[in-house]
Amino acid sequence: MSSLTKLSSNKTFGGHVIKYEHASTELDCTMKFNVFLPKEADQSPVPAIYFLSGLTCTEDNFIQKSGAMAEAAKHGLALIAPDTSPRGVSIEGDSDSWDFGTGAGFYLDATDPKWAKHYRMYSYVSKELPELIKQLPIDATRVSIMGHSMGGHGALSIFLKNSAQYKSASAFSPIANPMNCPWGQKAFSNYLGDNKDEWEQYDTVELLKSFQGQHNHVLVDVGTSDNFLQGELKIDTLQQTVDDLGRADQWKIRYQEGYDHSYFFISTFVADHIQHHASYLK
Ligand SMILES: N[C@@H](CCC(=O)N[C@@H](CS)C(=O)NCC(=O)O)C(=O)O
Repeated sequence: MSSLTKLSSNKTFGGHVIKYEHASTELDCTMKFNVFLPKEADQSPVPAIYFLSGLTCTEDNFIQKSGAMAEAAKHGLALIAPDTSPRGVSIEGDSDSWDFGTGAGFYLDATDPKWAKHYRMYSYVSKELPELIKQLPIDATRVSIMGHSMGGHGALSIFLKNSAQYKSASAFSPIANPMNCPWGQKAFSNYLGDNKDEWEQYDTVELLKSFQGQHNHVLVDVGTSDNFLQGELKIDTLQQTVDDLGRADQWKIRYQEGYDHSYFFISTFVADHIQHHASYLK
């Protein structure tokens, strides 16, 4: 396991936001992530929530713009905010658009040879980071996962694929059915090729249809004034699938009137999400 290099530490709400850098074996590059450790972590390991960010984000957006630390501190919870793609690697086409390549890893393990060496954000988040954070005062047996947009897709799909690993899941404005929207089709066709069976392995709606396990409640919030609601997020398809499967009592999908896709929306409802996770992590 690689070691963590502390790059910065800032006291906030009685705890600390710490930025770490490390060599990633999954992504074959140097990565950074932020952790909020509440003051309770000085005494004993604390439960944690992963937050997976959306397109164009780094490890900083959520930490700097969501205001989540106030609520996490109240509950004595750690927050773990990773980056959204490998960094510092140069692959032709990785910087041509904001919705693909750098800043847009889509939380999958690429199979196309061009991308497969570095684009392994699924294994990075679900396998490598859980090992790395064992070096921190975090109780690895009590973790949950949440995310926004592309990161909402990541949180829900990783949860459905590894439900025993996470106590709970939630999402803001998730890309719920990436197989059937332009962002997802662009990413999946490039990273995974044209085998739709592989696409289904990373599609929340498809994973939900075949999900056999026991799962706790999932909270999803989306704004009705989100520019991406109709074309990209496909929340209606998720709601329909939830209804068809008779899982409406487990999947709570809330349409928040007038809110958009931004961190102004996330910061308004982030306390609800932290409380949702706290109820399962305590
Ligand atoms: N192309 C636009 C839209 C991208 C966008 O809305 N990204 C969302 C996630 S899908 C985000 O969180 N942006 C960063 C931020 O608001 O801090 C941009 O570059 O800002």
